[in-house]
Amino acid sequence: MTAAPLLPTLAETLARARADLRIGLPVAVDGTLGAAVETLTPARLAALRALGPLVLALTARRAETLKIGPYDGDLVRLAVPPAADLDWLRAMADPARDLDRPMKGPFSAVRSGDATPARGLLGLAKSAQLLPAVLTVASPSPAGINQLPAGLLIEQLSREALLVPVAAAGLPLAAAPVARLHVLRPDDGGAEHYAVEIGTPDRDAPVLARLHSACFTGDVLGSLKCDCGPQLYAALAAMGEAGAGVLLYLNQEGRGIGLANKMRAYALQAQGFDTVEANHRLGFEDDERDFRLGAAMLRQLGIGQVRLMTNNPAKVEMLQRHGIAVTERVPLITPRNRHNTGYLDVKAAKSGHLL
Ligand SMILES: Nc1nc2c(ncn2[C@@H]2O[C@H](COP(=O)(O)OP(=O)(O)OP(=O)(O)O)[C@@H](O)[C@H]2O)c(=O)[nH]1
Ligand SMILES: [Zn+2]
Repeated sequence: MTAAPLLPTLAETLARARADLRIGLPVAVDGTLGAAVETLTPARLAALRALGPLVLALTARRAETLKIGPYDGDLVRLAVPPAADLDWLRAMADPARDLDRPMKGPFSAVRSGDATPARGLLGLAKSAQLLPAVLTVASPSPAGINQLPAGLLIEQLSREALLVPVAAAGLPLAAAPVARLHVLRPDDGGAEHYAVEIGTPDRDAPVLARLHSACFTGDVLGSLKCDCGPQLYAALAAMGEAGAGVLLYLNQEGRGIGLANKMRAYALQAQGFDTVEANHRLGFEDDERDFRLGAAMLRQLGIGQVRLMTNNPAKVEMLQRHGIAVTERVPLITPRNRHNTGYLDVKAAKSGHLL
């Protein structure tokens, strides 16, 4: 009898490693130990420092804000000064205090050696919805630390998750008395996603569909800062009126950066940065969502052609690229107010939304 089938696969190790970073544990990637700055404790910082010279990995987006050249393309590796403490690391990672405590160089970039482990660790931090800033040290891995090969880690991070239907049940809605909620679970340990099927859509004709990214603030609290809540209810109402449709509720809060980071972005917006600039200052791209999920969910539901309710041409293009025919784009315009008008203008100007 071999224990191999009981041992974690690469995908399972990655899911564990994501949890490790979130609770403050380091993970080992090809001889580099890395811990997320956001969850680092003083004790772990001291333990990592004892292993060798510390290097801080940041994304090129964060480096841009700190006025550091992106020596490794999409990332930078910086030598951590011997006197730097947790407060210094946090200020490098988190833009909250950029304005009242600007981080000034000169920073000393590390240009030798392979940046691939740092790249894998930053990808892992993003996928754990942590600030993309990782403290690293080249060292053999102590026992008990999760180990991942860099190349395979990066490949695995961009792999499309397989969605498994878990449960479904009828769910009468105010907007549509005949509806059904399906829960789908990805095989990568990530968040579950939901499909709301309204009526019984005719699979032989284009189905009225909406890909909705989770927005706790807009969908649940009725925030006036974005258009998500009104879009959600308008889409359900349109499907209820038409008697059929499907709304995919994708758990990609804050365009994939998670609610904590979205609130960090909102705090930056209160300082005067727009929605795109705020994401960049945090070290993220404008949009970190993976829309392949939407195409996979539609396929699971037996839907191959849709009339897509969206103002975002990127969603149309992504679905088409992943095998779903979008026969029509149905605009989903909701009222403006004084809190969301700037946000909507920036979406139109910078993200190509047709508003
Ligand atoms: N990072 C970030 N995410 C935001 C912000 N405002 C709203 N969101 C998120 O953006 C997502 C909604 O995406 P939108 O860009 O509004 O719309 P879209 O889904 O791309 O396009 P439509 O189909 O036209 O609605 C949700 O996940 C929200 O949580 C913000 O200021 N910053
Ligand atoms: Zn929103």
